[in-house]
Amino acid sequence: MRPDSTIAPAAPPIVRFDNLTLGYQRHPAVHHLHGDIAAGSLLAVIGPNGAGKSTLLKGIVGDIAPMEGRVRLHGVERRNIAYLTQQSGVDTAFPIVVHDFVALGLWHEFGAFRGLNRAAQRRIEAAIAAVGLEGLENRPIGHLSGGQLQRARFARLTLQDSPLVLLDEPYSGIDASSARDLAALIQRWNAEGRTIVSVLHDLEHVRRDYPQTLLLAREAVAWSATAEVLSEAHLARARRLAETASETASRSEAEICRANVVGSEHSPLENRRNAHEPR
Ligand SMILES: Nc1ncnc2c1ncn2[C@@H]1O[C@H](COP(=O)(O)OP(=O)(O)OP(=O)(O)O)[C@@H](O)[C@H]1O
Repeated sequence: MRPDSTIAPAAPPIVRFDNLTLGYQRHPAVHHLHGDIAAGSLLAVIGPNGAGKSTLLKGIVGDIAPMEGRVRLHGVERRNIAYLTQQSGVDTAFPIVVHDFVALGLWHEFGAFRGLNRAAQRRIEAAIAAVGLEGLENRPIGHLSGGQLQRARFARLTLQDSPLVLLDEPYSGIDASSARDLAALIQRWNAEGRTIVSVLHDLEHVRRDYPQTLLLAREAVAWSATAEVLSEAHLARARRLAETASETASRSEAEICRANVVGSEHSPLENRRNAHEPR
């Protein structure tokens, strides 16, 4: 037997982070990230609040540009990535019913369909049925429960038919039965060969469903098999890094406030204005 015949070939990357730094107004939120997300993998992204998890997803879809380094995509175009943002960002006041909301998942095919033909209609109906929302097609999205809305958003993602699915806290604020059904749908997508990247907080769920985990605390604390990543040592290090980052942030905010106060006390402009104020 040839020695290399026993080694399974590594799956090619669908996303590669190349010294990636992402942030806002020149403040980095994710630092110098290197690594590959293998095609077909099921990856959890975990970390304390403010660790940069959502920022990383925004960087992958190109909502924010890298401050340094880059994100390389292989076998998927940026505009075709299926991306579920946090549910809190959904405008439920927008006047649209479930059917049309889900149909938006076909937006990239609308040109080819020139409107919704019968095949498209069947796909929409199947996607609505797959998330258990039959009968609610004509209900405005503002009249759905949190779990129903999340089901509708998953149906829309299904129609996108993307090889890469990014989910930002997919179970946040939904009932247990919706969470179970949507977790099963994610497993099905992965079994179909899609790559799934989910930002999650529930470590039990991560242990149960996600073979690979990236633990972020602005930098990558650990990124490998879930059991290895979720060691007490790694989690403690992530907590320490998050605390240091938030202390640094509050110190620099305090310094800005102090500089403003001191600046206003000694500002020549202020002194001039005071000198001309009527007494
Ligand atoms: N639009 C923004 N403008 C400025 N700073 C931002 C913006 N969005 C996020 N940040 C900051 O970037 C850092 C990372 O935020 P991010 O939302 O990526 O963290 P997270 O790990 O997803 O947190 P959580 O678990 O609380 O959702 C935080 O310090 C946050 O305050």
